[in-house]
Amino acid sequence: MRIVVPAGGIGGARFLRGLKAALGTDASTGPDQATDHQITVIGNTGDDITLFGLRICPDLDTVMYTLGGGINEEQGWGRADETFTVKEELAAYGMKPTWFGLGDRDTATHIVRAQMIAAGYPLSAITEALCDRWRPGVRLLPMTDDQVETHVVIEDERGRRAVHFQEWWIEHRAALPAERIISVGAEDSRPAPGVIEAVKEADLVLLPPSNPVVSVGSILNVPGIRDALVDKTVVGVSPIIGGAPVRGMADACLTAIGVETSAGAVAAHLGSDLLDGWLVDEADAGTEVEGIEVRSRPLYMSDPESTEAIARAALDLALELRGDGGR
Ligand SMILES: O=c1nc2n(C[C@H](O)[C@H](O)[C@H](O)CO)c3cc(O)ccc3cc-2c(=O)[nH]1
Repeated sequence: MRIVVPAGGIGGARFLRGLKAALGTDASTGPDQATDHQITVIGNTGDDITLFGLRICPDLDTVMYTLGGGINEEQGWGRADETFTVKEELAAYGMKPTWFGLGDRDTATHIVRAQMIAAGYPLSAITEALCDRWRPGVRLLPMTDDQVETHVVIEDERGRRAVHFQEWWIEHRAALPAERIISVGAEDSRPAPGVIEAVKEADLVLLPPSNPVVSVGSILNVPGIRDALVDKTVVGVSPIIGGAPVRGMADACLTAIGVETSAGAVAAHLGSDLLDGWLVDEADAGTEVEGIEVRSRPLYMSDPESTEAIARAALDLALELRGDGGR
């Protein structure tokens, strides 16, 4: 079965780990492992940032590290067994910013990426090369090879200005109200090679509980991707439980775009032309959204078993809505 998963960082990566388990085999696309399942991830690159001459791709790296076994499990981002000597030395030189948690092991990934960018490789080729090491067991495609960055318009004592999403997210903890969230460059961007084809060939599409604005939303902002997805059976998993985000600060993002922080409002925002099915937590049982089949079940991805069960439920709902309950 060919499954496409547009994904952000932490929530998306954990859901993908559960999906691989639910499929029962290591859904590897590697030639060495014949399998009848193939997962293609369309990774969000709107969080990407250039710092100290390095191009950092948080959501691609989080998926790659999580599925490849190198993630810092408690944090959900960055490498396990990390040290921060480079970060400390940069600060000693007075380099800014100091708020970004640049780890030494993680820096090697960014150096490889920066070197390949300098040699003219597109982000999709670079991501494939990095995945040769990590073997995530999915095909990881950036949403685009073009530069698209999420910037946030805020107003504080320094006046009204746009800051990079990472500054708003990490330095300000999204506490400063975002007047606008913009995918800078999205209108001129094109889907990365293989993205549209993967969607067209997919048997079904699953939307993990990623941030609906800055992760899933950014992917949908790349012209052509949303149009391709609406033709497929799409089932999403709500990132909001009982009126609050499961993790992160999706509520601050939803408020910025005038969407209520509720499982139903997020589904309605994503649209009934895009979503065929929507899983909500039991706390939100009874949620109804026009044109979308809503089902409730426990949605906390608290351990591998519960995460696998959530992925299994999303898969089963998609197969049901496709009209072939079979495998
Ligand atoms: O809250 C933080 N998130 C950090 N993140 C997470 C990141 O800001 C967010 O996870 C995504 O951009 C949003 O999903 C990092 C991710 C990376 O891949 C590399 C470094 C960081 C550093 C931080 C950090 O210092 N603080």
